[in-house]
Amino acid sequence: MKTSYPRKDIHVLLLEGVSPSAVDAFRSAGYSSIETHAGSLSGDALRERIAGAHIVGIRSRTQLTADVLAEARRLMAVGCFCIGTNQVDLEAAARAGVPVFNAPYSNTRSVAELVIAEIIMLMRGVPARHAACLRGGWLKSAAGSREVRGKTLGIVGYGHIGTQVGLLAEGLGMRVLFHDIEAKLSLGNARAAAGLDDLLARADAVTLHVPETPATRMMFGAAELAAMKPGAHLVNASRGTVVDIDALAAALDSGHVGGAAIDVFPVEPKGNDDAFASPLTRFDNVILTPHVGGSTLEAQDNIGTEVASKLVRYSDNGSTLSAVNFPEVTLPGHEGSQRILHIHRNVPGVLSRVNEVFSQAGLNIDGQYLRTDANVGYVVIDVGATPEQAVALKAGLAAIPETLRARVLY
Ligand SMILES: NC(=O)C1=CN([C@@H]2O[C@H](COP(=O)(O)OP(=O)(O)OC[C@H]3O[C@@H](n4cnc5c(N)ncnc54)[C@H](O)[C@@H]3O)[C@@H](O)[C@H]2O)C=CC1
Ligand SMILES: O=C(O)C(=O)COP(=O)(O)O
Repeated sequence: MKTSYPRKDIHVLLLEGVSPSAVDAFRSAGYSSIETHAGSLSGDALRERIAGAHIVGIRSRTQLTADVLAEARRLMAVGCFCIGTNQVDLEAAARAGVPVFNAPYSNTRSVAELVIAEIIMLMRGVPARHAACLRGGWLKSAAGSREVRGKTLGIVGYGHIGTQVGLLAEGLGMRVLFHDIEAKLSLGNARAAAGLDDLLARADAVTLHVPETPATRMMFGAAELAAMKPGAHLVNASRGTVVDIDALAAALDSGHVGGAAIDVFPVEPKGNDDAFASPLTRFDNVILTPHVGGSTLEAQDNIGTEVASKLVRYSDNGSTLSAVNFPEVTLPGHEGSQRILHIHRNVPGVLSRVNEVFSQAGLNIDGQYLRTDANVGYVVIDVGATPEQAVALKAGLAAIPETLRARVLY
C-alpha cells in the first residue's frame, strides 16, 4: 500500500513563464507531472487548471483570491516565484491549510540596478532626447541635464531593495535619505528623513520600494507629488497601486515633476500578446518598462531554484521555514518513521485530540513538532508505524472537526 501520493502523481502547475530552473529542480527531486504556461491565467481557465494541482507556482500577475483558492481542493502549497505576495489572499490560503512561499531576495539586485540606471537617465534628460532621435530630431544641449553626483536620492521603503539602491547610489556620490514606517539601520551614509514630507522636500529623485498593503495603496497622490521639489524625478518599481497615475500625469503636464520611470501599473496586461495602455504613454520624459524590475536571467534562474526547493522541501519533508503566511517549522529527516502532517484551525483542545488518535492506536511517537499562529496550528508527528497504520492514523486525524489538511509524507 502506498503511504501518500507518489511524487509522480503530485501535479505541479507553473504559470507566468516561471524559469526552467524550477522545472529542473522539481524533476531532479522526482516530480514528473509538471504543467507550464507562459502567461498568467484568470477566471474559469485558472479555476479549471488549479482544481487538479497539488502545487501551484505563480509570479506577480496571477490573482489567487479566496474564491479561486476555494476551488483548489487538492492544493498543498503555493510558490510565488517573485518577492511580492500581495496577489495571493494569504489569510484565505492559511485558513485552507496551504502555506505560501516566495523568493525574498533573489531579484533584489536586478531591481536596484534598473532603478539606478533610470535615475541617471532621468537626470540626464535621456528619455526626451532618445524620443527626439527616434523621430529624426537632434536635441544636443546641456539644458536640464545633470550629473547624479552630489544630488539627493529619497528612498521610500528602506527594505531589501531600498537599501541596495541606497548603497549603489552612494557609490555614485549621491546623498541618500530614506523614509520607512519601521525604524531601520542606515547603511553607508544614508540618513533617515524626519518623515515623508521632509524627504520629498529635499530629494532630487524619489524612488518607491514599499510592498502593496492597504497603507501603501495610492500613497503617492497629488499631495505627495506637489510636495516634491520642482523638477524632481519619480521612480516606481514597487507596485502599480502605490502611485496615482492620473495625478502623476497631471504633475508631468504641469512640469512640476521633471520626469518619471515607471515599471509597474495599476492595470497590467496579462501577457505579452495583450495591449498596454497608460495615461503616461504621451510623455517623452518618462521611461516605461513592462514590470521587468526583477526580470533578469540571473534573478529568474535563482528564483526558480529557490522557490521550487522550498516547495519540494515542504512536500517531501514538511518544513515550512520561510513560509509567509504559516507557522514556521524546520524539521529533521524522518528515516525509519512515518511522518504525518496535521494542519488545523487553532482552537483550544485540538492537540489533545490529535494525541488521542495516536494513543488509541497504541503507537509510539518518535517526534512531535508544533507551531501555531493566530489562525492555524501545524503539528508534525513522526511515528513508528507501518505504511498501512500511517494511512489509518491520517484518517483518524482527518476526522477531527478542526482539521484543515492531514497528509502522510511520501
Ligand atoms: N518591479 C519589480 O519587478 C519588482 C517589484 N518588487 C516590489 O518591491 C517591493 C519591495 O521589495 P523589498 O524591498 O524586497 O521588500 P521589503 O519588505 O524588504 O521592504 C519594504 C520596506 O517598505 C517598508 N514599508 C512598508 N510599508 C510602508 C509605508 N507605508 N511607508 C513607508 N515604508 C513602508 C517596510 O517597512 C520595508 O522596510 C515588493 O513588495 C514588491 O512589491 C519586488 C521585486 C521586483
Ligand atoms: O518580485 C516581485 O515582487 C515582482 O514584482 C516581480 O514580479 P514578476 O516575477 O516579474 O512578475
